[in-house]
Amino acid sequence: MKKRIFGIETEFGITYVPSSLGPIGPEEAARILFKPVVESWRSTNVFLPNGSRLYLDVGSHPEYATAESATLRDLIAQDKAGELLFADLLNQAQDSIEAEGKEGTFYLFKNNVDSAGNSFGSHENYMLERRVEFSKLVRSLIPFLMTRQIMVGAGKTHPHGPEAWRPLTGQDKKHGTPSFSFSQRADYIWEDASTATTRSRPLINTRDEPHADPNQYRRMHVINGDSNMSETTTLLKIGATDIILRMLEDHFPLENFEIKDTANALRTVSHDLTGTTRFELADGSYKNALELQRNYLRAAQKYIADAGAHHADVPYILDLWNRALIAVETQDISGIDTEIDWAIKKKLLDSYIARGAKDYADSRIQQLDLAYHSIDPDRGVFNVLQKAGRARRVIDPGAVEKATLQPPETRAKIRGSFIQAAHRAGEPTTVDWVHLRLNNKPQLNAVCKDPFATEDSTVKQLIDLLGAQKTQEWMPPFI
Ligand SMILES: Nc1ncnc2c1ncn2[C@@H]1O[C@H](COP(=O)(O)OP(=O)(O)OP(=O)(O)O)[C@@H](O)[C@H]1O
Ligand SMILES: [Mg+2]
Repeated sequence: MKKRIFGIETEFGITYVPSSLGPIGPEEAARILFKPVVESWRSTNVFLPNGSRLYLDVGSHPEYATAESATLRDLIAQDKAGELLFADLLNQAQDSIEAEGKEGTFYLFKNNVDSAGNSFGSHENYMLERRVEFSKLVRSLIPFLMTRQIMVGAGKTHPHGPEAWRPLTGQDKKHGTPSFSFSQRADYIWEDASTATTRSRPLINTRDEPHADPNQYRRMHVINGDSNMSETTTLLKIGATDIILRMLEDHFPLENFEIKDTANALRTVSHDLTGTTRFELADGSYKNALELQRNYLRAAQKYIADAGAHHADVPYILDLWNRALIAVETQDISGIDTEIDWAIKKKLLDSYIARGAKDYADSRIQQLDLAYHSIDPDRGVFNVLQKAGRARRVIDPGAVEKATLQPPETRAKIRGSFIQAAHRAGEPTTVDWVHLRLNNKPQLNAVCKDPFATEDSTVKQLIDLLGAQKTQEWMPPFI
């Protein structure tokens, strides 16, 4: 596929820490967080003028799905814009409980595991041509997805050592050695590919929902990735996966690494920072994560040398991929400790251990592991490191701010201007990734099946019609 559409969905963890009596449970906290959204949009499931979707599903994990983006830089700007939008809502939630005389603090975490051991996700979306052989592509992609965590994991401490395949009970659970793993999410994935997304969670969700012309396109929905704070890690995660997809689409020769038990191998790889523990392949041979990723990188370098770089960040992606593998091979993270989430976090935690924290089970270390993922722009640990120049940026902070209101150059632009016009006119709408409808004029609706389109004549007519109506007073921000 020459150009591709990308999207990232992120579920966040919400917590309220009371400093005096009066706890607020996560569901109530999420409800308070969404109060301004409901006031402005009359719903907890909305599309915003930047083309994104903001919603509260069943349970208590607020979710932000980026607008469909046609470049990785747009995607990262949109992803980071989601954090800013939620940070704004968090401030409003904080003000509202303080106004009620409650003392305590709301936190929102972009991670994948809560203190009770529940996992929530970060899903990647890659558009594909319908004509590619989907099940073959899925089979070939899985060994890459299983092992890429050694480059792009968000890092996770285990105060009692990693929980085994089935969580240990009682005594055993308390006696493991405190440790650090590559991935947050690896322990919570149970199968290769299926349509089940919660109970027996797969690496790839195969539900066929392209959000585009189904005759022309499909959507690869990857659900085993960690939520990343680092922009460079996101660039590598999506950029390297896109390169592998291109190679598969172009039938570039890739070795077959079909894995015997992917869920087990995911955990083995995540818990072994040396990258050398072997897992069994379907043909009975054994390989390790470094061997697989070296093989993929070599093939990717050759493919790009032949086909040419398809965007300006490709050389950086290949270089960071290589440096991440060298870091694991040499057990020296100094070459990636401002660019790769697990390494940025590990460097910080290890520096606290060197200065007196006992080990990865120490309460300060546990707190830092969590606070790394706080989206608070001033107090979130990752954000503090980034401001201090200890985490490399891809996107200028001004561009991230702009992306909270401005959609990328895709169909999101059409959706964004429709939503903005309807909101100004006070007209209720029903919107999804493909459809735009004015509730009071059901005969007028638009269907946008091409995610690359930035203009649509029907939507233009709708917007003209809305513009001619009496407009309500409107001022940004929208929530
Ligand atoms: N044609 C497309 N190809 C690939 N990705 C797309 C396309 N259209 C939209 N997307 C992206 O897909 C994601 C859809 O997010 P959404 O949370 O609605 O997920 P879903 O899988 O459809 O549903 P849910 O999360 O409710 O199960 C968004 O990030 C969006 O940018
Ligand atoms: Mg979703």
